[in-house]
Amino acid sequence: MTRVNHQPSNDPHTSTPTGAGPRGTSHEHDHDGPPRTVEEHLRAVTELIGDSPWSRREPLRSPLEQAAGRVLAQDVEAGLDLPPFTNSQMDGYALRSADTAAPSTLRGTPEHADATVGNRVTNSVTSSGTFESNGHRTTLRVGPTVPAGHAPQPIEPGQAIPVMTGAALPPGADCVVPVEDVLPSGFHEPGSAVSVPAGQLPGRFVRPAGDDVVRGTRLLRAGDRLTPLAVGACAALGLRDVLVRPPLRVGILTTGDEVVPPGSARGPAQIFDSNATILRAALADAGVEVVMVRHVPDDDDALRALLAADDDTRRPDLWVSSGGISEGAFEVVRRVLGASGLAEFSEFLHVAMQPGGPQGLARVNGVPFVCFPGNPVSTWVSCEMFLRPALSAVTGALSPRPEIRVPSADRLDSLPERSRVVRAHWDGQVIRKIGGYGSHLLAVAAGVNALVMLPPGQDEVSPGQEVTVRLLT
Ligand SMILES: Nc1nc2c(c(=O)[nH]1)N[C@H]1C(S)=C(S)[C@@H](COP(=O)(O)OP(=O)(O)OC[C@H]3O[C@@H](n4cnc5c(N)ncnc54)[C@H](O)[C@@H]3O)O[C@H]1N2
Ligand code: MOO
Repeated sequence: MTRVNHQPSNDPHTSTPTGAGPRGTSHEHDHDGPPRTVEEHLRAVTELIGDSPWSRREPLRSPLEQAAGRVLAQDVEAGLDLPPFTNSQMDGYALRSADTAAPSTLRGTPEHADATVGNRVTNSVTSSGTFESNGHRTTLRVGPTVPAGHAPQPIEPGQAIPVMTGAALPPGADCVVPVEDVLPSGFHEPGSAVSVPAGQLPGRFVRPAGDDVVRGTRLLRAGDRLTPLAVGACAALGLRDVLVRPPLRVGILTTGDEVVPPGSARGPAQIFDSNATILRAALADAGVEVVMVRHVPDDDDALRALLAADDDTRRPDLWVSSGGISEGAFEVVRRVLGASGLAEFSEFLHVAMQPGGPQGLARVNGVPFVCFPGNPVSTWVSCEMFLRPALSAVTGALSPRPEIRVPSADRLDSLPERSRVVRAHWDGQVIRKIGGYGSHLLAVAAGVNALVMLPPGQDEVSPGQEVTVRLLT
């Protein structure tokens, strides 16, 4: 059916987000003309979202425990060395490597050295010196233990100081011998004799101050996404909070007289709303905040009222809608945004993609609208193909999905003039198509974790032929 109430607007501020394209000059663009490519539409969505109220909002100070996944709005400089002090990498004995050097440089004489423990040769403590070496092992006297977290005394010549992993190295000690290499094994009382393999090298099993990062180094930059290790590094530097970009606030809008909330009374010609849940879930890890989820029936006034009620403090930075954009008689989104003069900009068009062909973009009161088609799989595929990549480019709060090239287990039907995005499952070895191509086939596709991208015009894919797969997990 031909849609009603579609008139060009007289708004003088009309512009497109791209400022170009096959339909780049009029206020509302029609379906006529060649469809837009996937890449062209992604550019248009990215440009539209790039100019949202979010881009003008002030950074927030976020406690570290809530900052993972956010994007830094400041550089982070190391205010101290990490590690802050030289410490032991092993549970063992800290010592002076020079004390285990060649016998000629040591006090004591190698001929006393004849005790054998297991297949190791050890030495004994002499009456005159504190240690001696036979060239294989050196005997030292145990000093006071340094637990992690306790400041040590300087080491004395000939001493072996029990240290635990992470304990500060006693000043003067320059290496650590793991407890497994010490005889007799274990940690011993101060004054006991222990032997260690001779010829220890300075720095062995020692983590010097500043080994990880030196004070004054710029560790993170504004725009970096805070990974678990990034917030961990901030914690290691003693920071309690960081300045982050606020999350982009998203409003989700579903449409249609036939759509009712799950759990409510459903009329005989009605369906439960799946798209609100799909969109919310698809954006859960996208670094955005879903601030409202609304539904309007196929009633222009209901949508106008929703937008009018949309006050400054609560309004989203971006609306994402499903349904009401194609060729029917009651396309509420298209009518209100496309033709009523309410929007500063709008375009409703076809992208050469299946599913997700019909698409719309608009801006109302400075807030971008990304309008997806109503079929559940079309909405979801549109989110994967356009919204998530655009958010990734604009906010930096989510990473692009990885793509791999692998052989398809199944025959796949490509389309002559459109990209086809095929629901699939990747088990780490094999990519398999799931369900049919129809965009209403949601339930059978519940296990989908990958999308096969078939470019337009490619021949049918035979089993074993390589395809491009976007991984979603
Ligand atoms: N004459 C034409 N008809 C259609 C065309 C076309 O080019 N010419 N395109 C078809 C394609 S492709 C799609 S996709 C849909 C897109 O239509 P709309 O975006 O206008 O979406 P609706 O008509 O409102 O709904 C389509 C379909 O999806 C169901 N739906 C809608 N919202 C939800 C929801 N929240 N949860 C679950 N299901 C929902 C709705 O009941 C319809 O079955 O248009 C084709 N038609
Ligand atoms: O292209 Mo419509 O978006 O699924 O079937």
